[in-house]
Amino acid sequence: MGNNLLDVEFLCVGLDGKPIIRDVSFLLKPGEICALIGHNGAGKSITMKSIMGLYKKTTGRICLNGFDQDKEIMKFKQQLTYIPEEPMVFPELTIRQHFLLYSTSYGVAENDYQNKVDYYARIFDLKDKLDEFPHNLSKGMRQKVNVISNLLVDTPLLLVDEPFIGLDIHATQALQDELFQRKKRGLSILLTSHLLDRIRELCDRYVLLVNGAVKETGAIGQLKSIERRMTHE
Ligand SMILES: Nc1ncnc2c1ncn2[C@@H]1O[C@H](COP(=O)(O)OP(=O)(O)OP(=O)(O)O)[C@@H](O)[C@H]1O
Repeated sequence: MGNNLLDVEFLCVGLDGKPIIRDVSFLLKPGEICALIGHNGAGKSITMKSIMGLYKKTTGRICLNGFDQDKEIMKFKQQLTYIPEEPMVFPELTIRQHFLLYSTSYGVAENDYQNKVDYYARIFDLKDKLDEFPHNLSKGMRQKVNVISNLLVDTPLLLVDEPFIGLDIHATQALQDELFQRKKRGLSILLTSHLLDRIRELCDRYVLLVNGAVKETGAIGQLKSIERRMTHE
């Protein structure tokens, strides 16, 4: 795998008997932020979910930090966390219990845990909600619970599907700052977004998907040509 963190090779995924993801290959280096971009239905979320193991590959290979998804699934899974597009919360757990669940699952150190919860609850303005249950929160607040749960753990790869949808301006900026901080710590991020201005600010590289296949990859400096392509595809 050389010095790549993530190596997706010839990924194919079919759903309902139809090919959805077709021979998708791309690489991600440590400390890189890469955007998966493309039109609605291009296959961004399904690609992300198959890296996460939520959709089964038809063929292909996914290696993360040296672990093959097909051979060492437990070690593979410990290398990544995932912020889905729609908030995924447990109705019977308080917000604080969500944070504890994620932190214990990924082995966050005891003395880091409380400091991190205090810090993220403050910057995402959830301090007063820690002992509430999800049904008492707005959708944006539930999204913040997902965001914080994943930021608490420093996995080598963070997958983020449309992270800024539903977050207010303050939370959007806070998340962007935190993603930058992760990058500085050498951690990698794969994100999807339609917000090209955010992508321009955040990302090092892009992978453009069209109809489930990689149309092109490149440095984010080529965004002008991406914008032209995306409006003409
Ligand atoms: N559960 C499913 N069963 C069958 N087909 C699906 C399923 N989920 C998604 N698809 C199809 O897979 C294709 C890719 O969907 P995907 O959600 O990956 O798109 P996307 O690029 O993330 O789009 P968007 O920008 O709208 O979020 C679409 O044609 C969609 O209709």
